[in-house]
Amino acid sequence: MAHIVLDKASVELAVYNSRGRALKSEILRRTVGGGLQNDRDSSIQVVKALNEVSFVAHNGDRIGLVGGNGAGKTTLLRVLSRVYPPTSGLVSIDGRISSLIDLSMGMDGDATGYDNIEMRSIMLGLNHKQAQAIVPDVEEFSQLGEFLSLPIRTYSSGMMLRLAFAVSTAVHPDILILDEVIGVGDAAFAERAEQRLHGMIQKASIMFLASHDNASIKRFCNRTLWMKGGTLMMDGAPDEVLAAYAADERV
Ligand SMILES: Nc1ncnc2c1ncn2[C@@H]1O[C@H](COP(=O)(O)OP(=O)(O)OP(=O)(O)O)[C@@H](O)[C@H]1O
Repeated sequence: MAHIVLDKASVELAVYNSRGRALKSEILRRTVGGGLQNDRDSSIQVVKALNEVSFVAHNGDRIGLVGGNGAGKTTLLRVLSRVYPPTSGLVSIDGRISSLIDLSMGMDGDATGYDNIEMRSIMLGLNHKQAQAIVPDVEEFSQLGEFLSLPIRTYSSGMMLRLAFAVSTAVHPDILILDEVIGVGDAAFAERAEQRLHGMIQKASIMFLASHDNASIKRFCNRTLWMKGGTLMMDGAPDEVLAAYAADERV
């Protein structure tokens, strides 16, 4: 059973404005010593990437996230993945989460494929025994053979993705978090990856999918959230929400 509650959850991220980072400002600062330190500090700006977002998600919800670039979709997925804590408001999540955003987080280039299976599994919330138990599945699915005994810095980017994807999809989460329906590797592997992902989507109690592709939203989701400027604009059936979002885009 999975359950998620967000109550006025906000995330503020610090950024430097271009004036503060300009070469001219940097040279000035060095020339006048620390005199411009305050000016430099005041160049720190805060982006409200998520602005008092509230919703409840229950078992069976397949939630699409739509919105333009910078709308806050990835930030919301990171909050749901417990990567970002909210800076204000409440986030309560019951259930095991598997997030396919930031796929290779927790992987180390100098460690072997086998060691990385263990490290990534532990990041995904498995214990040592559970991590060992998924090894045969990852071996079979990734088809990396002898390469699993080598440091992963020797892998091509496609091989890295195969490994990261195989591990991340070997666990069966209550809550599945996806950023676009990812295509992984060559055509044959991409087809197997898609099948595996569909199986995972069906088994998960709650699924979130951020996508710019309306067809994916309509195919996989039974509920859609439209984000704009960090604010949740609408929460409802995919067709209605996509229509409202499209109408807003035309204005
Ligand atoms: N690490 C960061 N540091 C500072 N600001 C950030 C960071 N990540 C995102 N932002 C800002 O937060 C806001 C929301 O970004 P977010 O990545 O969540 O949008 P998005 O809806 O996923 O966009 P896209 O569809 O382009 O991926 C944007 O204004 C962005 O510039």
